[in-house]
Amino acid sequence: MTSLSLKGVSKAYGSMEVLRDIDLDIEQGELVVFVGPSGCGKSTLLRMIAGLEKITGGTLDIDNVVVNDLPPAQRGIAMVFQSYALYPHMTVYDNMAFSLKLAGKSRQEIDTAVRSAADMLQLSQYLDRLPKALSGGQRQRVAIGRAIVRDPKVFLFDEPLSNLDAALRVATRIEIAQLKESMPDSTMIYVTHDQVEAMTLATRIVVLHGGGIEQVGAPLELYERPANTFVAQFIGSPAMNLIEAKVTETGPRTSVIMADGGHATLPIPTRAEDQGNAVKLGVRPEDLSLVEGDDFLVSADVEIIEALGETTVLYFKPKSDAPALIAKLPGIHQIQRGTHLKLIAAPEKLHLFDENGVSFLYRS
Ligand SMILES: Nc1ncnc2c1ncn2[C@@H]1O[C@H](COP(=O)(O)OP(=O)(O)OP(=O)(O)O)[C@@H](O)[C@H]1O
Repeated sequence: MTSLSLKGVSKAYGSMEVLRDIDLDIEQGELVVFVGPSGCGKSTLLRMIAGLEKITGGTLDIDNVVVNDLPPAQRGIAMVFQSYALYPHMTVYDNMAFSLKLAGKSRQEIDTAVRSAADMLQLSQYLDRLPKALSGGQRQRVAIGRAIVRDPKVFLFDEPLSNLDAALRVATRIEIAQLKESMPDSTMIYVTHDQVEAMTLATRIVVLHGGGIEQVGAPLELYERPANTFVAQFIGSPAMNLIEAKVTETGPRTSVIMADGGHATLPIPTRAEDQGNAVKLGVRPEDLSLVEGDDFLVSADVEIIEALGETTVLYFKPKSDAPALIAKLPGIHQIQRGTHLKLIAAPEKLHLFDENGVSFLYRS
């Protein structure tokens, strides 16, 4: 059963179009994460689903009912904000009970719902405290508890961890993953700037950019098979290297050469008419390794070395106006600045994009 469906959804503020023609189906039980550069409309899309922003075009269905004109309270949705938005003068218990009291639930029903959510979120010992006597992570758990007691069809999270420090972020991220596991039928939509949150929590990631969807897929699908250069460089850190190349052989396997004599044959099909065309070869920094001899993919002079112990990140001097090449090697390497190095990658780890930035794997 489809839990939530966006069809041709768009949003304009006056003459400024922020989102256009968004089509997306979210199944019950999914945890879908929206990512994209700042200002791409992630929060706006979430707020439209919540009913806090008017939808200016298209339809939003929840359980096959169009809810465009339903007020937030009638959509069966609960939203958790970055700012927690707790009532400062109410105890944890009353914060969590508030919406149920408004809905006219009995004292017994409210008590059962609040205590069960508090138990799930390890908040039972804090029920009599005011929010100011809690840590940031505990406050965010209260905000999540307040959503849980309402037993919503869909949970919306707008960057819920971004006010927490690094250690608490990790701990709370793991708690959210456990919470999702304990509520397998609940549907969650989550906005974040954080790649690790997106990769670890999502059943599917939606990459938004320029008012539209670039790609939707499972985290590792986006990492291993990005549909275009935008997704290729947005997912993964450091970003995927894109190297100017020319097709020298087409067919089920494609051969390319680079300006410095580097070359590769990769298991990605191209057509006869691609012969001689300019393409972009994609390779992730972590897929590059050092090599000697003439059989190399790229070669360049090392400009900056970041020795992190666990890995060594090499930044190479860019050639003319090409973007800098980055390699991430496991372990410790004694390399001097200015050294000329040759690098290689396994053919199945390479990506190939046409002149418009579209992956050859997704060409129609
Ligand atoms: N009330 C508003 N009036 C006019 N423009 C708005 C309004 N709210 C948002 N915008 C614009 O809509 C665009 C999308 O904003 P939104 O907050 O959804 O982006 P975002 O992807 O969530 O960004 P961030 O990652 O920085 O939070 C931005 O260009 C923003 O300036």
